[in-house]
Amino acid sequence: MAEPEWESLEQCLEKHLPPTDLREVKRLLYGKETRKLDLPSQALECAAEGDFELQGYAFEAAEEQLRGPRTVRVGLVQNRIPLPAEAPVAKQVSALHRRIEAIVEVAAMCGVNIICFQEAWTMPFAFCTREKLPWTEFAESAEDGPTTRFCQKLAKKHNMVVVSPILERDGAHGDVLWNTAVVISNSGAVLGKTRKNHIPRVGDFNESTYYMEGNLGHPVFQTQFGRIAVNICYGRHHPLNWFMYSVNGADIIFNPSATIGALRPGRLSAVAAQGRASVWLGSGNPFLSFFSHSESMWPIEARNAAIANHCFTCAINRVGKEHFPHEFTSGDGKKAHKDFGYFYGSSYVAAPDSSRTPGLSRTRDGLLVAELNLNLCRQVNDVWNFKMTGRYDMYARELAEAVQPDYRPHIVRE
Ligand SMILES: NC(=O)NCCC(=O)O
Repeated sequence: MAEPEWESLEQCLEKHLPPTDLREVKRLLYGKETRKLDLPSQALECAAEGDFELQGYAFEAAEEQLRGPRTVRVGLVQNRIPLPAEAPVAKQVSALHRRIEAIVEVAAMCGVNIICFQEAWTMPFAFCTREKLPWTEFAESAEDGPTTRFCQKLAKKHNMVVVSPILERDGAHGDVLWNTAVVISNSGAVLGKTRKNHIPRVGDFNESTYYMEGNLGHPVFQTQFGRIAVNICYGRHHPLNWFMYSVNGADIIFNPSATIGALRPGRLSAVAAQGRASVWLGSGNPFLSFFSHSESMWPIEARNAAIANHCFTCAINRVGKEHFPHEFTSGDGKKAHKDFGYFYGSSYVAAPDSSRTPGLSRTRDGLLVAELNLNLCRQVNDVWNFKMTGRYDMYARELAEAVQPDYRPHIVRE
């Protein structure tokens, strides 16, 4: 498996494929080519100075007679933690605020209307440790915590909708924690919040130690720039989760994430196990190597969701390796360790017509700007008709039966 220094799939293809092959490969991997945006030189300079990647693409739609184009620019931010996880909590939060503030400045120069940060963006992804302190101290009120107030200022200053995924402490309900995304309107008002519906129980993602599955359903937020929803990280493996946001009318579904290439770093052996597959070197559980490749799922899931639901999806992942003060185990028979990751970045935007942008780097902080013409959603819907041909009443009826304790699967036998 590639280590962090392998920059990106796109760079590899560009480097090794002759132009005609490259065109065909891109056609299949990325769909119809997205136009490169001409971003302001000041923005490109600031990004270079700030040491983050800046890329921009546009998705176009056919002209309509009765509706003008519904154009919106979204910004996806991926970043590493600027201070080590051992640093004092307040210093880490403040360093992240400063980092994001600089990136949002550039997003504003690029005309971004809606920006979304990565999952739990104000902290290291410390849930792997299963320790409570100091990590739970990163939790804040979604309504008026310091990060929400910070984002409100950004939103107002830049006339930008801000999607801010944080660790929430819910003071109104017994101080419990949630994995939450706060949606702040471009007016600066808190429009609402949504919570992660699916909590992973895989690899080092020990999030169930900290919070429960979200209880707010599938809200869609009407913003000045379009209807948006937030499907947080692990929810991307659940097609019905995407689907429910689409049922509620989302034009754009953000997927702020934190995921790593293998769910525990290791080295693949070329040795085949009884000619069937490779195994991990060492004494670890060989089965993990069969099932733990988040990175090969990454380009497919959000893209498929955009196609299946006639909407845009924005997949965002953090970058870098995170080290923690105390060792933790991965429950795989291997030695305890202090590191988590690496997080492979590769944030991208996918469209209902199966096209997608190239991904940001696997290793660097970055801002991806995408211009979407939301008219594309209905145009593709009218051609492919998934909403019309979906048998929702039949699924609803059958699912309602299938979740009953006395259900017997409908298997026809001889
Ligand atoms: N943050 C999170 O839910 N990660 C789980 C692993 C994955 O979904 O790739």
